Amino acid sequence: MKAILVGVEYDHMYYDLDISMNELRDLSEACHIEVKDVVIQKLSLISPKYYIGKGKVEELKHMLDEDDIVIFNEELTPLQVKNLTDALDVEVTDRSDLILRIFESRAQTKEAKLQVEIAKNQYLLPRLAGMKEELYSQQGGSGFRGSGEKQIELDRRIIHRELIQAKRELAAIVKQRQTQRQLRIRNQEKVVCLVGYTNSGKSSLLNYFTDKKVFQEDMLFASLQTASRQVKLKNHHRIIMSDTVGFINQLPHHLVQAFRSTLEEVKEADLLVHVIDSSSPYCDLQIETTLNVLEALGVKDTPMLFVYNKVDQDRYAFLQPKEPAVFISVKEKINLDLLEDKIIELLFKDYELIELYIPYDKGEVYSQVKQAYEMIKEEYLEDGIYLSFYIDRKQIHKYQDYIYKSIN
Ligand SMILES: Nc1nc2c(ncn2[C@@H]2O[C@H](COP(=O)(O)OP(=O)(O)OP(=O)(O)O)[C@@H](O)[C@H]2O)c(=O)[nH]1
Ligand SMILES: [Mg+2]
Repeated sequence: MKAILVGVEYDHMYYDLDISMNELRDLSEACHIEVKDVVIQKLSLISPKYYIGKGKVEELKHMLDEDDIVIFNEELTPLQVKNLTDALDVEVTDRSDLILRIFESRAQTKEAKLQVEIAKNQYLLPRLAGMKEELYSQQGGSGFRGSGEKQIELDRRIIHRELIQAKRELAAIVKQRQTQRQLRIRNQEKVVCLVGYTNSGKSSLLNYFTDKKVFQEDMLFASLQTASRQVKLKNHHRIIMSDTVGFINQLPHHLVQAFRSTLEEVKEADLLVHVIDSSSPYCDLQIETTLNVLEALGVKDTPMLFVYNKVDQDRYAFLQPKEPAVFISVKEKINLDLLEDKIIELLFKDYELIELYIPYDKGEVYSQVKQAYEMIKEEYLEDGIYLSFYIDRKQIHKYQDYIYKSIN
């Protein structure tokens, strides 16, 4: 199977076509589809009927072999899929579908699998009517072969039922995560989320901070599940650091919706560490895309640190960095210490060192403190325990009665 990629340059488009077509090629390759040609058309408006102009459809038809596939750079409407499939008589698909396929092949946890299934079925449902039978079964249809409208209606109902079921299962998992999160909030743990474009180095950075490694790889969408790790920083500061799914331009709407729950974490973070591939020629656009997806998720006002990664590639000199920024290389371990300082500065600026003296009969206070904070010093004295640790100034009043008064 070989692919012809099709893109349209139209008035007022919101992305750069060249960049986007290159990315479509990467996405195809990630799906193990070889690209044999790229077709670009300039139009003032997208055609509602065929996406491209009628003449271009004819031209395309002549370029096709029997088992080729045509991949459009934007999500086609169900009507366009149907018309194009009828006219071209080969498999017709789009960017969203490729992204969904990649997500599907990468999903490992139950949660990620459910999320992808939901997104895929929502994408598939309105497009059923336009699909050719064999294509539909390839895409993991209901398994019932047959043709005609009756069959499609039947399949539609099955998919619909599956969707409801998957959403229910997902909701249960999400609820469980929420409970865990609330526990953390009660424990006062600060949460840092690594966000950014796919392949920017988020997982690599998390792996630098922890021994419990996550998957990192030079490919699009290596990580689909949020991985959270407890990380100890300098000065006994303890945080939770979470790696998240990478973003890409024109991320399918259904996918963003389905991954909302995974990304809830991002909404509740105390700090977003925005990891950027400074070696990419499209660096600025990737930053914009990430910021736009975050906005679509309802994330605003969360402090953000811009981390320009891969400076070992020496492309960063041309950048106009956003502030506050740190330039690092995870691979060559450049400026990682500085990054850690910056994270501490942003997260713990309201923290100060306190010393407590908790009498032995106040065991509950002692265990509360021990659970919530990382101790710098702990000493067993005659009538009680001496503790020193960093704490948010706003929380000090809770322990006012136990402030350690030195004898001198
Ligand atoms: N040259 C260079 N490569 C790096 C650096 N940091 C990470 N990489 C490489 O970039 C690729 C992507 O790294 P990941 O950590 O998997 O990226 P990610 O942001 O988690 O990607 P997704 O999970 O797809 O969103 C890997 O091949 C890394 O080895 C760096 O500082 N310099
Ligand atoms: Mg990753």
